[in-house]
Amino acid sequence: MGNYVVELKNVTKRFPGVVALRDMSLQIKPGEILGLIGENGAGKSTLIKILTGVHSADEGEMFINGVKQDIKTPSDAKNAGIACVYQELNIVKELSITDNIFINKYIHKKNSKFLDYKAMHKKAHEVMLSLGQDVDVTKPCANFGMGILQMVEIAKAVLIDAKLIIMDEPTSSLGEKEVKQLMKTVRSLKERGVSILFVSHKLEELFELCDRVTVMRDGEHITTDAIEDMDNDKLITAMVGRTLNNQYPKIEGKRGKEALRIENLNSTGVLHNISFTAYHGEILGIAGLVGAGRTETFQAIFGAFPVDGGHIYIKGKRVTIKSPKDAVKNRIALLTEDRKGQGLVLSQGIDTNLILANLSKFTKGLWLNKEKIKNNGDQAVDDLKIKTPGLTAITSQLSGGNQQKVVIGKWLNTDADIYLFDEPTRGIDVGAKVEVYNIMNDLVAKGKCVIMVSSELPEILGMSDRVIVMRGGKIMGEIDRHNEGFTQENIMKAAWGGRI
Ligand SMILES: Nc1ncnc2c1ncn2[C@@H]1O[C@H](COP(=O)(O)OP(=O)(O)OP(=O)(O)O)[C@@H](O)[C@H]1O
Repeated sequence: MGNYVVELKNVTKRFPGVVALRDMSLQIKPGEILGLIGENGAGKSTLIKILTGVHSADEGEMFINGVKQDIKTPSDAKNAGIACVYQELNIVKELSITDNIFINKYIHKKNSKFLDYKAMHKKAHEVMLSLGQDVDVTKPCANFGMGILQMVEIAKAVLIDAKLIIMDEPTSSLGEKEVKQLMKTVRSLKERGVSILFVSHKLEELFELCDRVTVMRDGEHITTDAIEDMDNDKLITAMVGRTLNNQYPKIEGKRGKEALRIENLNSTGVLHNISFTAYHGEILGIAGLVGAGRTETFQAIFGAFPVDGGHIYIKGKRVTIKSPKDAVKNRIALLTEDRKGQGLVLSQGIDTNLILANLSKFTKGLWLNKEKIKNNGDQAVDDLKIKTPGLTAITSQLSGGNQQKVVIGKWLNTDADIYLFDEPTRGIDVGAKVEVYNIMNDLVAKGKCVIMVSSELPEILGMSDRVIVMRGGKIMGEIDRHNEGFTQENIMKAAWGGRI
Protein backbone atom coordinates (compact mmCIF):
# COMPACT_ATOMS: atom_id res chain seq x y z
CA MET A 1 0.00 0.00 0.00
CA GLY A 2 1.27 3.42 -0.96
CA ASN A 3 1.71 6.39 1.28
CA TYR A 4 -1.76 7.90 1.13
CA VAL A 5 -3.66 10.01 3.64
CA VAL A 6 -6.94 8.75 2.31
CA GLU A 7 -7.57 5.90 -0.05
CA LEU A 8 -10.84 4.57 -1.43
CA LYS A 9 -10.79 1.11 -2.97
CA ASN A 10 -13.45 -0.18 -5.32
CA VAL A 11 -16.34 1.75 -3.81
CA THR A 12 -19.83 1.24 -5.19
CA LYS A 13 -22.92 3.17 -4.13
CA ARG A 14 -26.38 2.51 -5.52
CA PHE A 15 -29.58 4.56 -5.29
CA PRO A 16 -32.91 3.24 -6.57
CA GLY A 17 -32.50 3.16 -10.34
CA VAL A 18 -28.96 4.64 -10.38
CA VAL A 19 -25.44 3.48 -9.66
CA ALA A 20 -23.97 6.72 -8.37
CA LEU A 21 -20.46 5.27 -7.84
CA ARG A 22 -19.18 2.19 -9.59
CA ASP A 23 -15.98 0.50 -8.45
CA MET A 24 -14.47 3.89 -7.66
CA SER A 25 -10.91 4.06 -6.36
CA LEU A 26 -9.11 7.23 -5.31
CA GLN A 27 -5.82 8.00 -3.62
CA ILE A 28 -4.96 11.26 -1.92
CA LYS A 29 -1.34 11.94 -0.98
CA PRO A 30 -0.26 13.87 2.13
CA GLY A 31 -0.05 17.61 1.49
CA GLU A 32 -1.37 17.47 -2.04
CA ILE A 33 -4.15 19.42 -3.69
CA LEU A 34 -6.15 16.94 -5.71
CA GLY A 35 -8.71 18.38 -8.12
CA LEU A 36 -11.93 16.51 -8.80
CA ILE A 37 -14.00 17.22 -11.86
CA GLY A 38 -16.85 15.58 -13.73
CA GLU A 39 -20.12 16.38 -15.47
CA ASN A 40 -23.29 17.06 -13.51
CA GLY A 41 -24.37 13.77 -12.00
CA ALA A 42 -20.95 12.14 -12.43
CA GLY A 43 -20.96 11.18 -8.74
CA LYS A 44 -18.73 13.84 -7.15
CA SER A 45 -21.15 14.73 -4.34
CA THR A 46 -21.80 11.07 -3.64
CA LEU A 47 -18.07 10.51 -3.34
CA ILE A 48 -17.81 13.43 -0.89
CA LYS A 49 -20.72 12.05 1.11
CA ILE A 50 -19.00 8.68 1.43
CA LEU A 51 -15.73 10.30 2.53
CA THR A 52 -17.60 12.36 5.14
CA GLY A 53 -19.77 9.56 6.50
CA VAL A 54 -23.07 11.00 5.24
CA HIS A 55 -23.66 7.92 3.08
CA SER A 56 -22.18 4.50 3.56
CA ALA A 57 -20.87 2.58 0.57
CA ASP A 58 -22.59 -0.60 -0.60
CA GLU A 59 -19.23 -2.10 -1.47
CA GLY A 60 -15.58 -1.13 -1.14
CA GLU A 61 -13.12 -0.01 1.48
CA MET A 62 -11.64 3.17 2.87
CA PHE A 63 -8.18 3.61 4.40
CA ILE A 64 -6.63 6.49 6.31
CA ASN A 65 -2.84 6.44 6.46
CA GLY A 66 -3.02 2.80 5.45
CA VAL A 67 -5.42 1.81 8.23
CA LYS A 68 -8.80 0.43 7.24
CA GLN A 69 -11.70 2.55 8.48
CA ASP A 70 -15.27 1.87 9.36
CA ILE A 71 -16.85 5.28 8.86
CA LYS A 72 -20.57 5.19 9.49
CA THR A 73 -21.44 8.73 10.56
CA PRO A 74 -20.23 12.28 9.99
CA SER A 75 -18.67 12.32 13.44
CA ASP A 76 -16.68 9.16 12.60
CA ALA A 77 -15.30 11.01 9.57
CA LYS A 78 -14.45 14.09 11.65
CA ASN A 79 -12.69 11.95 14.24
CA ALA A 80 -10.72 10.35 11.45
CA GLY A 81 -9.58 13.82 10.33
CA ILE A 82 -11.80 14.42 7.29
CA ALA A 83 -13.58 17.77 7.06
CA CYS A 84 -15.66 19.31 4.30
CA VAL A 85 -16.47 22.90 3.40
CA TYR A 86 -19.80 22.64 1.63
CA GLN A 87 -21.12 25.10 -0.92
CA GLU A 88 -23.93 25.98 1.43
CA LEU A 89 -22.02 26.99 4.48
CA ASN A 90 -22.89 25.65 7.87
CA ILE A 91 -22.87 28.96 9.73
CA VAL A 92 -25.22 30.39 12.33
CA LYS A 93 -25.22 34.01 11.23
CA GLU A 94 -26.51 35.44 14.51
CA LEU A 95 -23.58 33.99 16.44
CA SER A 96 -20.05 35.34 16.55
CA ILE A 97 -17.17 33.89 14.56
CA THR A 98 -15.81 32.44 17.80
CA ASP A 99 -19.11 30.75 18.64
CA ASN A 100 -19.33 29.28 15.15
CA ILE A 101 -15.80 27.94 15.32
CA PHE A 102 -16.25 26.39 18.78
CA ILE A 103 -19.89 25.44 18.43
CA ASN A 104 -19.44 21.79 19.34
CA LYS A 105 -16.39 21.97 21.54
CA TYR A 106 -16.58 25.05 23.73
CA ILE A 107 -13.59 25.68 26.01
CA HIS A 108 -14.55 25.86 29.68
CA LYS A 109 -12.78 27.72 32.43
CA LYS A 110 -10.66 25.42 34.54
CA ASN A 111 -12.85 23.23 36.78
CA SER A 112 -15.88 25.31 35.96
CA LYS A 113 -19.06 25.10 33.95
CA PHE A 114 -18.46 28.64 32.68
CA LEU A 115 -17.17 29.13 29.18
CA ASP A 116 -13.75 30.63 28.71
CA TYR A 117 -14.52 33.23 26.04
CA LYS A 118 -11.19 34.93 26.52
CA ALA A 119 -9.36 31.76 25.52
CA MET A 120 -11.78 31.00 22.69
CA HIS A 121 -11.61 34.48 21.17
CA LYS A 122 -7.83 34.33 21.34
CA LYS A 123 -7.67 30.96 19.64
CA ALA A 124 -10.31 31.88 17.06
CA HIS A 125 -8.42 35.06 16.20
CA GLU A 126 -5.17 33.12 15.90
CA VAL A 127 -6.65 30.56 13.54
CA MET A 128 -8.40 33.17 11.39
CA LEU A 129 -5.16 35.13 11.23
CA SER A 130 -3.27 32.04 10.11
CA LEU A 131 -5.79 31.85 7.26
CA GLY A 132 -5.01 35.42 6.27
CA GLN A 133 -8.01 37.06 7.97
CA ASP A 134 -7.44 39.68 10.64
CA VAL A 135 -11.07 40.04 11.76
CA ASP A 136 -12.98 40.84 14.93
CA VAL A 137 -14.03 37.33 15.94
CA THR A 138 -16.44 38.63 18.59
CA LYS A 139 -18.78 40.05 15.93
CA PRO A 140 -21.77 38.09 14.60
CA CYS A 141 -21.16 36.26 11.32
CA ALA A 142 -23.99 38.26 9.75
CA ASN A 143 -21.52 41.17 9.58
CA PHE A 144 -19.20 39.38 7.18
CA GLY A 145 -19.24 38.43 3.51
CA MET A 146 -19.05 35.00 1.92
CA GLY A 147 -15.24 35.00 1.65
CA ILE A 148 -14.75 35.38 5.40
CA LEU A 149 -17.56 33.00 6.31
CA GLN A 150 -15.91 30.35 4.19
CA MET A 151 -12.70 30.95 6.13
CA VAL A 152 -14.69 30.35 9.34
CA GLU A 153 -15.60 26.92 7.96
CA ILE A 154 -11.98 26.26 7.09
CA ALA A 155 -10.98 27.39 10.59
CA LYS A 156 -13.29 24.73 12.02
CA ALA A 157 -11.50 22.13 9.94
CA VAL A 158 -8.09 23.41 11.04
CA LEU A 159 -9.13 23.25 14.70
CA ILE A 160 -10.06 19.57 14.49
CA ASP A 161 -6.64 19.02 12.89
CA ALA A 162 -8.17 17.73 9.69
CA LYS A 163 -5.79 15.73 7.51
CA LEU A 164 -8.05 16.11 4.51
CA ILE A 165 -10.23 19.13 3.79
CA ILE A 166 -12.75 18.68 1.01
CA MET A 167 -13.90 21.85 -0.75
CA ASP A 168 -17.06 21.55 -2.82
CA GLU A 169 -17.19 24.28 -5.50
CA PRO A 170 -15.66 26.70 -3.02
CA THR A 171 -15.39 29.67 -5.38
CA SER A 172 -18.91 29.58 -6.77
CA SER A 173 -20.18 32.51 -4.74
CA LEU A 174 -16.96 34.45 -4.23
CA GLY A 175 -15.75 37.64 -5.86
CA GLU A 176 -12.40 37.83 -7.58
CA LYS A 177 -10.44 39.13 -4.59
CA GLU A 178 -11.96 36.50 -2.33
CA VAL A 179 -11.05 33.78 -4.80
CA LYS A 180 -7.42 34.96 -4.74
CA GLN A 181 -7.41 34.90 -0.94
CA LEU A 182 -8.92 31.42 -0.91
CA MET A 183 -6.25 30.14 -3.29
CA LYS A 184 -3.56 31.60 -1.04
CA THR A 185 -5.10 29.93 2.00
CA VAL A 186 -5.39 26.58 0.25
CA ARG A 187 -1.71 26.74 -0.69
CA SER A 188 -0.72 27.60 2.87
CA LEU A 189 -2.74 24.65 4.18
CA LYS A 190 -0.89 22.44 1.75
CA GLU A 191 2.41 23.77 3.06
CA ARG A 192 1.31 22.76 6.54
CA GLY A 193 0.85 19.23 5.24
CA VAL A 194 -2.95 19.25 4.96
CA SER A 195 -4.38 17.51 1.88
CA ILE A 196 -7.14 19.19 -0.09
CA LEU A 197 -9.74 17.62 -2.36
CA PHE A 198 -10.82 20.54 -4.54
CA VAL A 199 -14.06 19.94 -6.43
CA SER A 200 -14.73 22.46 -9.19
CA HIS A 201 -16.30 22.92 -12.58
CA LYS A 202 -13.81 25.69 -13.37
CA LEU A 203 -10.91 24.30 -15.34
CA GLU A 204 -8.70 27.34 -14.91
CA GLU A 205 -8.89 27.01 -11.12
CA LEU A 206 -7.78 23.41 -11.30
CA PHE A 207 -4.83 24.35 -13.50
CA GLU A 208 -3.83 27.14 -11.15
CA LEU A 209 -4.08 25.24 -7.91
CA CYS A 210 -3.90 21.48 -8.15
CA ASP A 211 -1.04 19.02 -8.12
CA ARG A 212 -3.09 16.25 -9.69
CA VAL A 213 -6.61 16.01 -11.04
CA THR A 214 -9.12 13.16 -11.04
CA VAL A 215 -11.84 12.98 -13.69
CA MET A 216 -15.07 11.08 -13.05
CA ARG A 217 -17.78 10.15 -15.49
CA ASP A 218 -21.00 8.20 -14.91
CA GLY A 219 -19.92 7.22 -11.41
CA GLU A 220 -16.59 5.84 -12.55
CA HIS A 221 -12.98 6.86 -12.20
CA ILE A 222 -11.76 7.85 -15.66
CA THR A 223 -8.25 9.12 -15.00
CA THR A 224 -5.98 10.74 -12.42
CA ASP A 225 -3.01 12.70 -13.77
CA ALA A 226 -0.42 15.23 -12.77
CA ILE A 227 -1.83 18.62 -13.72
CA GLU A 228 1.15 19.39 -15.96
CA ASP A 229 0.29 16.34 -18.08
CA MET A 230 -3.22 17.70 -18.68
CA ASP A 231 -4.58 20.50 -20.84
CA ASN A 232 -8.05 21.95 -21.41
CA ASP A 233 -8.92 19.64 -24.28
CA LYS A 234 -7.70 16.50 -22.55
CA LEU A 235 -9.70 17.34 -19.41
CA ILE A 236 -12.86 18.09 -21.34
CA THR A 237 -12.57 14.96 -23.44
CA ALA A 238 -12.07 12.80 -20.35
CA MET A 239 -15.02 14.46 -18.68
CA VAL A 240 -17.62 14.37 -21.42
CA GLY A 241 -16.34 11.28 -23.24
CA ARG A 242 -16.10 13.06 -26.59
CA THR A 243 -14.19 15.99 -28.01
CA LEU A 244 -15.96 19.31 -27.77
CA ASN A 245 -14.92 21.23 -30.83
CA ASN A 246 -16.08 24.56 -29.67
CA GLN A 247 -16.69 25.68 -26.12
CA TYR A 248 -18.47 28.84 -27.32
CA PRO A 249 -20.56 27.94 -30.38
CA LYS A 250 -21.55 31.53 -31.14
CA ILE A 251 -23.81 32.00 -34.13
CA GLU A 252 -24.18 35.65 -35.02
CA GLY A 253 -27.77 36.63 -35.62
CA LYS A 254 -29.18 39.57 -37.44
CA ARG A 255 -29.83 42.46 -35.11
CA GLY A 256 -33.50 43.40 -35.24
CA LYS A 257 -35.52 46.22 -33.78
CA GLU A 258 -35.21 47.67 -30.33
CA ALA A 259 -36.54 45.22 -27.74
CA LEU A 260 -35.79 46.88 -24.42
CA ARG A 261 -34.61 50.37 -23.58
CA ILE A 262 -33.71 51.49 -20.09
CA GLU A 263 -33.39 55.18 -19.37
CA ASN A 264 -31.79 56.57 -16.23
CA LEU A 265 -32.83 53.77 -13.94
CA ASN A 266 -32.02 54.76 -10.38
CA SER A 267 -32.14 53.10 -7.03
CA THR A 268 -30.65 55.22 -4.29
CA GLY A 269 -27.24 53.98 -3.27
CA VAL A 270 -27.32 50.99 -5.62
CA LEU A 271 -28.05 51.93 -9.25
CA HIS A 272 -27.05 55.25 -10.78
CA ASN A 273 -28.63 56.37 -14.05
CA ILE A 274 -28.48 53.03 -15.80
CA SER A 275 -29.28 53.46 -19.49
CA PHE A 276 -28.92 50.95 -22.30
CA THR A 277 -30.75 49.47 -25.26
CA ALA A 278 -31.05 45.79 -26.16
CA TYR A 279 -32.26 44.51 -29.52
CA HIS A 280 -34.10 41.53 -30.89
CA GLY A 281 -31.77 38.96 -32.41
CA GLU A 282 -28.76 39.71 -30.21
CA ILE A 283 -27.09 38.69 -27.01
CA LEU A 284 -26.13 41.62 -24.82
CA GLY A 285 -23.56 40.69 -22.17
CA ILE A 286 -23.29 42.54 -18.87
CA ALA A 287 -19.87 42.20 -17.26
CA GLY A 288 -18.57 43.48 -13.94
CA LEU A 289 -17.26 42.35 -10.59
CA VAL A 290 -19.40 40.94 -7.80
CA GLY A 291 -21.32 43.90 -6.31
CA ALA A 292 -21.30 45.95 -9.53
CA GLY A 293 -25.12 46.10 -9.54
CA ARG A 294 -25.73 43.69 -12.41
CA THR A 295 -28.19 41.42 -10.58
CA GLU A 296 -29.96 44.48 -9.14
CA THR A 297 -30.35 45.90 -12.65
CA PHE A 298 -32.02 42.68 -13.78
CA GLN A 299 -34.25 42.63 -10.75
CA ALA A 300 -35.21 46.26 -11.24
CA ILE A 301 -36.22 45.54 -14.85
CA PHE A 302 -38.19 42.54 -13.58
CA GLY A 303 -40.05 44.60 -10.97
CA ALA A 304 -38.37 42.84 -8.09
CA PHE A 305 -36.09 45.63 -6.88
CA PRO A 306 -37.20 49.09 -5.71
CA VAL A 307 -36.37 51.94 -8.08
CA ASP A 308 -36.82 55.66 -7.52
CA GLY A 309 -36.44 56.97 -11.01
CA GLY A 310 -36.08 56.02 -14.64
CA HIS A 311 -38.11 54.56 -17.45
CA ILE A 312 -38.43 51.22 -19.20
CA TYR A 313 -39.47 50.97 -22.85
CA ILE A 314 -40.44 47.77 -24.59
CA LYS A 315 -40.50 47.82 -28.38
CA GLY A 316 -40.31 51.60 -28.11
CA LYS A 317 -43.32 51.93 -25.80
CA ARG A 318 -43.02 53.09 -22.25
CA VAL A 319 -44.23 50.49 -19.74
CA THR A 320 -44.71 50.37 -16.00
CA ILE A 321 -43.24 47.36 -14.27
CA LYS A 322 -43.96 47.31 -10.57
CA SER A 323 -43.88 43.56 -9.95
CA PRO A 324 -42.62 40.35 -11.57
CA LYS A 325 -46.20 39.80 -12.69
CA ASP A 326 -46.03 43.01 -14.73
CA ALA A 327 -42.71 41.85 -16.18
CA VAL A 328 -44.08 38.48 -17.25
CA LYS A 329 -47.07 40.26 -18.80
CA ASN A 330 -44.56 42.27 -20.82
CA ARG A 331 -42.98 38.99 -21.88
CA ILE A 332 -39.81 39.27 -19.89
CA ALA A 333 -38.32 36.14 -18.32
CA LEU A 334 -35.70 36.28 -15.57
CA LEU A 335 -33.50 33.32 -14.81
CA THR A 336 -32.15 34.27 -11.40
CA GLU A 337 -28.74 33.64 -10.01
CA ASP A 338 -30.14 31.94 -6.93
CA ARG A 339 -31.73 28.99 -8.66
CA LYS A 340 -32.10 26.80 -5.62
CA GLY A 341 -33.85 29.49 -3.62
CA GLN A 342 -36.39 30.26 -6.27
CA GLY A 343 -38.80 28.05 -7.95
CA LEU A 344 -37.86 24.38 -7.71
CA VAL A 345 -40.44 22.32 -5.90
CA LEU A 346 -38.01 19.69 -4.70
CA SER A 347 -40.68 17.18 -3.72
CA GLN A 348 -42.12 17.15 -7.23
CA GLY A 349 -41.03 15.44 -10.42
CA ILE A 350 -38.98 17.00 -13.20
CA ASP A 351 -42.01 17.06 -15.52
CA THR A 352 -44.05 19.13 -13.05
CA ASN A 353 -41.25 21.56 -12.27
CA LEU A 354 -40.68 22.22 -15.94
CA ILE A 355 -44.18 23.61 -16.46
CA LEU A 356 -44.44 25.79 -13.36
CA ALA A 357 -43.55 29.07 -15.03
CA ASN A 358 -46.28 28.76 -17.63
CA LEU A 359 -49.04 26.48 -16.39
CA SER A 360 -51.67 27.82 -18.75
CA LYS A 361 -49.73 26.46 -21.71
CA PHE A 362 -50.21 22.96 -20.32
CA THR A 363 -53.83 22.98 -19.25
CA LYS A 364 -56.96 21.97 -21.10
CA GLY A 365 -59.80 23.70 -19.33
CA LEU A 366 -59.26 22.73 -15.73
CA TRP A 367 -57.21 19.68 -16.64
CA LEU A 368 -53.52 19.25 -17.08
CA ASN A 369 -52.67 18.07 -20.58
CA LYS A 370 -50.55 15.04 -19.68
CA GLU A 371 -49.35 14.38 -23.18
CA LYS A 372 -48.15 17.95 -23.65
CA ILE A 373 -46.40 17.82 -20.28
CA LYS A 374 -44.66 14.59 -21.20
CA ASN A 375 -43.56 15.83 -24.63
CA ASN A 376 -42.34 19.06 -23.13
CA GLY A 377 -40.41 17.12 -20.45
CA ASP A 378 -38.83 14.72 -22.95
CA GLN A 379 -37.72 17.65 -25.07
CA ALA A 380 -36.17 19.52 -22.13
CA VAL A 381 -34.37 16.41 -20.83
CA ASP A 382 -33.00 15.89 -24.30
CA ASP A 383 -32.08 19.54 -25.06
CA LEU A 384 -30.49 20.21 -21.71
CA LYS A 385 -29.09 16.68 -21.27
CA ILE A 386 -30.69 16.38 -17.84
CA LYS A 387 -29.34 13.22 -16.26
CA THR A 388 -32.18 11.37 -14.55
CA PRO A 389 -33.62 7.87 -14.22
CA GLY A 390 -36.92 9.22 -15.58
CA LEU A 391 -39.12 12.21 -16.25
CA THR A 392 -41.11 11.77 -13.07
CA ALA A 393 -38.04 11.42 -10.84
CA ILE A 394 -38.27 13.65 -7.77
CA THR A 395 -36.03 16.70 -8.26
CA SER A 396 -34.52 16.48 -4.76
CA GLN A 397 -32.77 13.31 -5.89
CA LEU A 398 -31.04 14.91 -8.86
CA SER A 399 -27.48 16.14 -8.63
CA GLY A 400 -27.10 19.91 -8.05
CA GLY A 401 -26.22 20.70 -11.64
CA ASN A 402 -29.12 18.70 -12.98
CA GLN A 403 -31.49 20.58 -10.68
CA GLN A 404 -30.21 23.79 -12.21
CA LYS A 405 -30.89 22.51 -15.68
CA VAL A 406 -34.52 21.87 -14.67
CA VAL A 407 -34.84 25.52 -13.59
CA ILE A 408 -33.37 26.69 -16.88
CA GLY A 409 -35.83 24.44 -18.74
CA LYS A 410 -38.69 25.91 -16.73
CA TRP A 411 -37.89 29.48 -17.75
CA LEU A 412 -37.39 28.53 -21.36
CA ASN A 413 -41.04 27.48 -21.34
CA THR A 414 -42.34 30.97 -20.84
CA ASP A 415 -42.63 32.18 -24.43
CA ALA A 416 -40.99 35.42 -23.47
CA ASP A 417 -39.51 37.94 -25.91
CA ILE A 418 -36.80 39.18 -23.59
CA TYR A 419 -34.69 36.72 -21.60
CA LEU A 420 -32.61 37.96 -18.69
CA PHE A 421 -30.06 35.28 -17.81
CA ASP A 422 -28.22 35.86 -14.53
CA GLU A 423 -25.09 33.66 -14.40
CA PRO A 424 -26.79 31.05 -16.59
CA THR A 425 -24.06 28.42 -16.47
CA ARG A 426 -22.95 28.65 -12.86
CA GLY A 427 -22.44 25.19 -11.42
CA ILE A 428 -23.11 23.31 -14.62
CA ASP A 429 -20.52 21.29 -16.47
CA VAL A 430 -18.73 22.16 -19.69
CA GLY A 431 -20.89 19.90 -21.85
CA ALA A 432 -24.11 21.33 -20.43
CA LYS A 433 -22.79 24.87 -20.85
CA VAL A 434 -22.55 24.28 -24.57
CA GLU A 435 -26.18 23.12 -24.53
CA VAL A 436 -27.21 26.34 -22.79
CA TYR A 437 -25.27 28.40 -25.37
CA ASN A 438 -27.00 26.52 -28.17
CA ILE A 439 -30.33 27.34 -26.58
CA MET A 440 -29.32 31.03 -26.52
CA ASN A 441 -28.40 30.76 -30.20
CA ASP A 442 -31.83 29.29 -30.93
CA LEU A 443 -33.56 32.09 -29.03
CA VAL A 444 -31.61 34.71 -30.96
CA ALA A 445 -32.34 32.96 -34.26
CA LYS A 446 -36.04 33.22 -33.37
CA GLY A 447 -35.57 36.95 -32.97
CA LYS A 448 -35.67 36.98 -29.17
CA CYS A 449 -33.59 39.39 -27.12
CA VAL A 450 -31.12 37.77 -24.71
CA ILE A 451 -29.32 39.70 -21.99
CA MET A 452 -26.75 37.82 -19.95
CA VAL A 453 -24.99 38.71 -16.73
CA SER A 454 -21.90 36.62 -16.27
CA SER A 455 -18.73 36.69 -14.23
CA GLU A 456 -17.05 34.31 -16.63
CA LEU A 457 -15.24 36.58 -19.06
CA PRO A 458 -14.57 33.88 -21.67
CA GLU A 459 -18.31 33.18 -21.71
CA ILE A 460 -19.19 36.88 -22.06
CA LEU A 461 -16.70 37.31 -24.90
CA GLY A 462 -17.56 33.97 -26.45
CA MET A 463 -21.31 34.51 -26.68
CA SER A 464 -22.18 38.24 -26.62
CA ASP A 465 -22.74 40.54 -29.61
CA ARG A 466 -22.17 43.55 -27.39
CA VAL A 467 -20.94 43.92 -23.84
CA ILE A 468 -21.65 46.62 -21.31
CA VAL A 469 -19.47 46.82 -18.23
CA MET A 470 -20.80 47.88 -14.83
CA ARG A 471 -19.03 49.06 -11.72
CA GLY A 472 -20.48 50.43 -8.48
CA GLY A 473 -24.00 50.59 -9.93
CA LYS A 474 -22.90 52.57 -12.98
CA ILE A 475 -22.30 51.70 -16.60
CA MET A 476 -18.62 52.19 -17.42
CA GLY A 477 -18.74 51.54 -21.14
CA GLU A 478 -19.86 49.40 -24.01
CA ILE A 479 -17.90 47.32 -26.53
CA ASP A 480 -19.14 45.70 -29.72
CA ARG A 481 -18.05 42.24 -30.80
CA HIS A 482 -16.68 43.65 -34.05
CA ASN A 483 -14.61 46.28 -32.31
CA GLU A 484 -10.94 45.44 -31.89
CA GLY A 485 -11.21 46.46 -28.24
CA PHE A 486 -13.47 43.45 -27.57
CA THR A 487 -10.96 41.85 -25.20
CA GLN A 488 -10.75 40.44 -21.70
CA GLU A 489 -8.23 43.15 -20.76
CA ASN A 490 -10.53 46.01 -21.74
CA ILE A 491 -13.48 44.56 -19.89
CA MET A 492 -11.42 44.00 -16.75
CA LYS A 493 -10.03 47.50 -16.98
CA ALA A 494 -13.53 48.96 -17.06
CA ALA A 495 -14.73 46.65 -14.31
CA TRP A 496 -11.97 47.99 -12.07
CA GLY A 497 -12.84 51.60 -12.82
CA GLY A 498 -10.90 52.47 -15.98
CA ARG A 499 -12.48 53.94 -19.08
CA ILE A 500 -12.89 51.89 -22.23
N1 LIG B 1 -30.36 10.65 -2.51
C1 LIG B 1 -30.36 10.21 -3.78
N2 LIG B 1 -31.35 9.43 -4.25
C2 LIG B 1 -31.35 8.97 -5.53
N3 LIG B 1 -30.41 9.27 -6.44
C3 LIG B 1 -29.40 10.05 -6.04
C4 LIG B 1 -29.32 10.58 -4.70
N4 LIG B 1 -28.20 11.33 -4.62
C5 LIG B 1 -27.60 11.29 -5.82
N5 LIG B 1 -28.31 10.51 -6.69
C6 LIG B 1 -27.96 10.21 -8.08
O1 LIG B 1 -26.60 9.78 -8.13
C7 LIG B 1 -25.95 10.28 -9.30
C8 LIG B 1 -24.70 11.05 -8.92
O2 LIG B 1 -25.07 12.28 -8.32
P1 LIG B 1 -24.06 13.27 -7.59
O3 LIG B 1 -24.89 14.25 -6.83
O4 LIG B 1 -23.04 12.51 -6.84
O5 LIG B 1 -23.38 14.01 -8.87
P2 LIG B 1 -22.36 15.23 -8.95
O6 LIG B 1 -21.18 14.74 -9.72
O7 LIG B 1 -22.12 15.77 -7.60
O8 LIG B 1 -23.14 16.29 -9.86
P3 LIG B 1 -23.22 17.94 -9.84
O9 LIG B 1 -22.00 18.45 -10.54
O10 LIG B 1 -24.44 18.19 -10.65
O11 LIG B 1 -23.36 18.36 -8.42
C9 LIG B 1 -26.99 11.13 -10.04
O12 LIG B 1 -27.54 10.34 -11.07
C10 LIG B 1 -28.03 11.44 -8.98
O13 LIG B 1 -29.31 11.59 -9.54
